[in-house]
Amino acid sequence: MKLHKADHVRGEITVPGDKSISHRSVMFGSIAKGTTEIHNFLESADCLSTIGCFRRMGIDIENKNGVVTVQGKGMHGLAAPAETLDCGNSGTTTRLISGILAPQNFDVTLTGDESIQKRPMKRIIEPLSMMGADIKSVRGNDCAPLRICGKPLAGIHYTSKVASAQVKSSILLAGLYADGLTSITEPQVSRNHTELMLKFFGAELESKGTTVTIWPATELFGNRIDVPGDISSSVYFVAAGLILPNSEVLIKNVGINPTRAGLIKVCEAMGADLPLLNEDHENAEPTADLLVRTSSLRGCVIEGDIIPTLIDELPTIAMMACFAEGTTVIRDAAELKVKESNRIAIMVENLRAMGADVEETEDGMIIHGGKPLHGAVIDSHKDHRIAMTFAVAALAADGETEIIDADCVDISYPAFYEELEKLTK
Ligand SMILES: O=C(O)C1=C[C@@H](OP(=O)(O)O)[C@@H](O)[C@H](O)C1
Ligand SMILES: C=C(OP(=O)(O)O)C(=O)O
Repeated sequence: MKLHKADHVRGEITVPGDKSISHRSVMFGSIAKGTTEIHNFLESADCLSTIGCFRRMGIDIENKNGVVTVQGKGMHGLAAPAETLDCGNSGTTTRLISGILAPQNFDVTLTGDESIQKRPMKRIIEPLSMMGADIKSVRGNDCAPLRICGKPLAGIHYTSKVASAQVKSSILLAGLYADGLTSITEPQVSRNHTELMLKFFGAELESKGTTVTIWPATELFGNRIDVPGDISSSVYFVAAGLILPNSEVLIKNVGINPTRAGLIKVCEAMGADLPLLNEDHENAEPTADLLVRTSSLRGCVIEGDIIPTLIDELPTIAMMACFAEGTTVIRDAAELKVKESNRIAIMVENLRAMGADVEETEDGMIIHGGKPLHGAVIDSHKDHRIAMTFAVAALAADGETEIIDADCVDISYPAFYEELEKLTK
C-alpha cells in the first residue's frame, strides 16, 4: 500500500461496529436462551473468528445484510467441537472463550495465528486454575495452543496485576458457572462491556470501584443488541482531522463509554477542537457524534488510570503527538508490548523512520513534537492498528509512504483505506 500527502480530510463517516461489543454479543448470545439479533455487528476477521468458534460448538449463527442472528442454546447447550477451535489473531476471542469453556462438560483445544501463539495466557490460566479449571498451555510456554478439559468450578476472589478487560471477562464468564460468588479486583478499571451486556442478558453483577462481583446464573436471556461505532476505529479519523490542514470530519454514532473514551480527554488536554454532538445510548452503551476540526495541538502527559481507557488508541495518539507543540509523555502503558505486536517498539521504530523525535521507555514513549515527518517504508508487523496509524501519518508527511502487510487492517476494519481515501477528495 502506497500513500501520499493529502491537503485535507473532509466529510462524514460512520465507523464500523465496536469490536469488543461485537465479540461479546456472539459469545453471550450463544450461551443465552432464545435469539440474539445483533445490528451493526463488526464483520472483521477477529469477530468472524468468534462466530467460527461458536458455530463449531453447534450454535446456529446467521449473518445476513449486516444483521447477525444467534440461536442461543442456553448455558449448557454448547457441543464438544470436532476440531481445534481457531481464534485467529484475536486475543479477545481466546481469553473470553476460555472462561466459557473451562466449566463445560467436554474437552477442547484452542489455538490461533502466529501472533496469538506468542501472547501471554498465564494471566487467564492462573485465575481459572484457582477456580478449579483444568487449562494448560500445550507447549508449556504459557501461550496458546491451550488445552481445556471441562470441570466444575468454584468462585474465588482474584486480585489481578493487570487492568485487562479480557482477564476480567474470562473470570466473570467462568464465575457465571461457578459454585458461589466470584469477584475480581483490578489495579485500574478496564472496559466494562462484559458487565453491561451480561446484566442486559439477565446476569447478576455488582461493580464497586475496581472490583466486580458476579453471582452464578442458571440462565441468560437473548436480546437485541445495537452495536455502537468503535471509538478505536474512530481514532484514525480523529487524528487525521486534527493534524491535516483545512479539515472537518463528522464521525457518526461512536461509542463513548467512559471506560473506553480516554481518547476524548487526551484530545481536550492537547487543545483539540472536538465537540461531541447528539449524545445518546445504544442498549446500556453511551454514544455521540464526534466533530473533528484542524487544531493546533500541544503535548501532554498520559499516565495512570486513563491508560486502560485508551490502550488501543495509544499508537495513534503517539503519532498525533509528533504534530503537537512540545513534549508528550506516555507512561504506565507496558501492556502495549503484549498486543498483536510490541506496540511501543514498533511505533518508535516506524515514527523514527519518518523523521520523528521519539524515545522508547520501559512503559511508554516520549515524543518531542514539531519535527515534520517524511514518507518511509513502514513495517506494520501485521498489526492492524500500526498499519492504520501510519496510513494517517502518511497523509500528513512529505513524499511517499509504503506500508508492508497493509491488508492486516481486515482484523478490525476491512474498509479502512477506502473510507480514509474518500475523506481526502
Ligand atoms: O476486552 C476487550 O474486548 C479488549 C480489551 C483490551 O485488551 P486487554 O484486556 O488485554 O487489555 C483491548 O486491548 C482489546 O483490543 C480488546
Ligand atoms: C489488542 C487488540 O485486540 P485483541 O487483544 O482482541 O487481539 C486490538 O484490537 O488492538
